Order: sequence, then structure tokens, then C-alpha cells
Amino acid sequence: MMNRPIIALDFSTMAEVERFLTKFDEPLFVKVGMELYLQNGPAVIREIRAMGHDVFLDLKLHDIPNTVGKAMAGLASLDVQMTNVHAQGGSSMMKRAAESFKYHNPDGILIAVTQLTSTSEEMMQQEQKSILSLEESVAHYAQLAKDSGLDGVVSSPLESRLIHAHCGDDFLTVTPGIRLNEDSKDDQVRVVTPARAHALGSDYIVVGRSVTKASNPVAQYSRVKEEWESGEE
Ligand SMILES: O=c1ccn([C@@H]2O[C@H](COP(=O)(O)O)[C@@H](O)[C@H]2O)c(=O)[nH]1
Repeated sequence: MMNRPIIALDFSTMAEVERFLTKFDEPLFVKVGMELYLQNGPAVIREIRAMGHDVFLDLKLHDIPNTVGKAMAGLASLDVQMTNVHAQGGSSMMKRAAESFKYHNPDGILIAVTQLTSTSEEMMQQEQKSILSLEESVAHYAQLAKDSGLDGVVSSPLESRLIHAHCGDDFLTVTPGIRLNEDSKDDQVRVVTPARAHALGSDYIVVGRSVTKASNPVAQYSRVKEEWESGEE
């Protein structure tokens, strides 16, 4: 069975979140990112969990190992199903994050961001002065995350096959950069449709504005889910 699409709740206030979530009459898997968490704090997680939804807390921690390990202990106690760090923080940082997260939340999923879906190969080479191709860099960070004890990575679906080939089918690919055919890319660079993400073997898709900005979010979510599950546009 396919995992539910994860809906990115990129709102500023809890009132907006409540208005959005009360439209749905099923338990969802939602993502709380920096916009919502940094303006509202841990209370948003408690409220969303109390409504019966699963939560991916997407704060992309990236700091020295001690700081990330201690911060992760706090996040893990929030009863979230998934959270993340930035793989570019390195293996020591990821190992400390994994030890801390798994100790407090043994059933939770810990993943690492490889290269943001708003990053292109040109940006990597010109701005990060990377000598690797985008795919080489994603594969490298995925392997580093696996070796550090993490459960999977964030990438575009365009790299899901490559990650599974390097790290195995059980290593999770959690993939934003999802757009329906008629949608604008906005600030994203590496985008595909839900059906294409299915064909490319992603384990999870993360969908934000396609659903949250739709005139009928419930109908749009059903369409995303149907495409994702069937693999057909
Ligand atoms: O590489 C990444 C990592 C995280 N994200 C997050 O996913 C959603 C995508 O939102 P859309 O509106 O569907 O573009 C957003 O919360 C990002 O912070 C990502 O896009 N890419």
C-alpha cells in the first residue's frame, strides 16, 4: 500500500491550520515546517496530534553535533512520526541526531536533506562550488545518512531510483517538488507530478501549495492521492 501524500502546512498561524484541517474528514499526514513552528512553537504539534493527524516536523537541523543532538532530544519528545536534519551537517552530527532521536522516539523516522529541490546543478556548481554533479552529490549524502544510522533522505523524486540503487529499497525517499501538470513551479526547480513520483519509486511525496492554495483543497488532495496511488495522470 502506498504511503499517504504528506501535506505541507505552510501557514503562519494555528487559526489558518485549523481552517484548513477541518475541511478534511480523514486522518492526514501533514508536514510542519519553519514558517509554522517558529511562529507558534511546540503547541502546534500538540494541537495537530490531538486532531488525529500524523506529523513530519521539517526543521532541517544543521549545526555542530552537540547542539543538534540536544535539540533533537526536545523535538523527539513531541511525538512526531518523522523529522529531519541537513545531511550537509556531516556524519558526526547525523549520528548524534540519530542516537538522540531513536532514544526518545524509537518508532519515529529520521531523515536527512540531500540537496534542496529548489537547487539546480548549475547553482550547486556556481554557488556551492561543488565539483560533483547533482546526482553524485545526492547519492553521496544519501550514503552518508545511511551510514550514520538514519532511515532515509529528502530529495526530488528524480533521484529516488538512484538512492534506492545505492542505499537499498528499504532506505526511505521522502520527496517534495511535487506539482500537478498545470501548476506553476514557483520557487522549485526539480519538480515532477505525483504519477511520475510513483513511477520513479518514491516512498513518500510532500505536497504543499498545489493543495493548500487550491480553491477546493479536499478535491485537489484526492486528485494528488489518486495520481500517486495509481501512477496515472
Ligand atoms: O528539498 C526540499 C525540502 C523541503 N521542502 C519543503 O516541502 C514543501 C514543498 O512545498 P510546495 O508548496 O509543494 O513547493 C515546503 O514546505 C518546503 O519547505 C522542499 O520543498 N524541498
